[in-house]
Amino acid sequence: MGGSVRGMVSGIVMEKGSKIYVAGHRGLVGAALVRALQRQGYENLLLRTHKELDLTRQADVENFFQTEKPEFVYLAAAKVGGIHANNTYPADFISINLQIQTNVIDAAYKSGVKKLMFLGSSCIYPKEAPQPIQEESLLTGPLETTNEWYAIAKIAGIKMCQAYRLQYSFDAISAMPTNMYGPHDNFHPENSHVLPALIRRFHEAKKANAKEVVVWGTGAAYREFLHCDDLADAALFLMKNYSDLSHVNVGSGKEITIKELAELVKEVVGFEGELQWDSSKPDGTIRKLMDSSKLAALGWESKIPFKQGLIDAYKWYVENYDA
Ligand SMILES: NC(=O)C1=CN([C@@H]2O[C@H](COP(=O)(O)OP(=O)(O)OC[C@H]3O[C@@H](n4cnc5c(N)ncnc54)[C@H](OP(=O)(O)O)[C@@H]3O)[C@@H](O)[C@H]2O)C=CC1
Ligand SMILES: C[C@H]1O[C@H](OP(=O)(O)OP(=O)(O)OC[C@H]2O[C@@H](n3cnc4c(=O)[nH]c(N)nc43)[C@H](O)[C@@H]2O)[C@@H](O)[C@@H](O)C1=O
Repeated sequence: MGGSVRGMVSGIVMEKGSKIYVAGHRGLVGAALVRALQRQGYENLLLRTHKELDLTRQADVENFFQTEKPEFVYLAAAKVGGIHANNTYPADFISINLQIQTNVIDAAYKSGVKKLMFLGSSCIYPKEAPQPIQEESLLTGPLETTNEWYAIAKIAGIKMCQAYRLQYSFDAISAMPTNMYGPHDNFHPENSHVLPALIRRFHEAKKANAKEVVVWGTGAAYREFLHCDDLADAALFLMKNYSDLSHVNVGSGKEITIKELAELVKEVVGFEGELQWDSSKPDGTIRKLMDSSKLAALGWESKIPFKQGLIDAYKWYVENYDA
């Protein structure tokens, strides 16, 4: 690809005083992005709660961008949930995500945003993709059915960034994070992802002196976990150092089975009962380890050790949900 924006580095620099809009700043990733930006001295942050600005409302989004004129955008607002939520609310996952990302990317381009980062997910890749999964595996085979609606929306988001780069030279990049966890996660008993769900279930079982905890599926599926502070660090790194068509995988490179995860959460929480596996619940994709060597070649690697991140996430849960 030729041209400064289509090519590797656009020369657009995020200054300490740049106006930066973090969409979804109260979520797991958005809150981590705000912490990382503030830690690095970026103080001119533009933040709106869902109540203040519903990103599915196109006219409101256009008005917001034209009025506020942010220079940089992190798009971390989305309809997000675990395997059960994805499987139960397919219409919400495809329609809300398509609306949010279409409104934000288009309004950002039209209002003169200098650079935007879209966040996808490792579920964009085919269910049977060769492991570890390279960026090039996108659109090479059928998707995992439990989250194909969300995945289709995320694929459309990547393609929209690419199309706006090609047609309008808009500097939109996409990062594909693996399964994440950390402070400000969603701890809903049914709709959350596995790690916060297990933290809550084991903690409540410990307090109730329960004899067993039910864990979904067979425990045989593998997942790769990344702390949200690592993701935020990578997102700042990419905003400063990457400008190209292809999306970029962001993972830790380490995977564990759900059975191993459940044993580890049990240990960290201090629950002393038994595990009961509910195999009527889906396992989802059996394995989705991402190949993050492209990001490593640019000079970034994850830093937070999994067990330490898990201990910290449990501490955050206790302090914020159990006070
Ligand atoms: N969590 C994970 O494991 C992974 C997440 N990702 C991606 O990272 C990004 C952030 O995810 P995460 O932080 O976990 O999600 P969260 O659910 O924690 O946060 C999402 C945020 O988006 C906001 N939001 C949702 N709908 C709207 C709307 N219509 N208008 C305005 N704001 C809205 C939410 O506000 P409110 O709660 O008030 O609705 C919330 O603050 C998403 O794009 C997600 O797909 C990718 C891979 C894994
Ligand atoms: C990030 C990614 O996250 C989602 O995909 P997922 O990786 O399948 O997400 P999950 O965290 O919900 O499950 C991981 C594994 O864990 C098992 N599992 C056990 N017990 C519980 C449990 O109690 N809750 C949940 N949710 N899962 C459980 C569960 O059966 C599965 O085998 C996408 O929909 C989409 O959002 C996406 O992109």
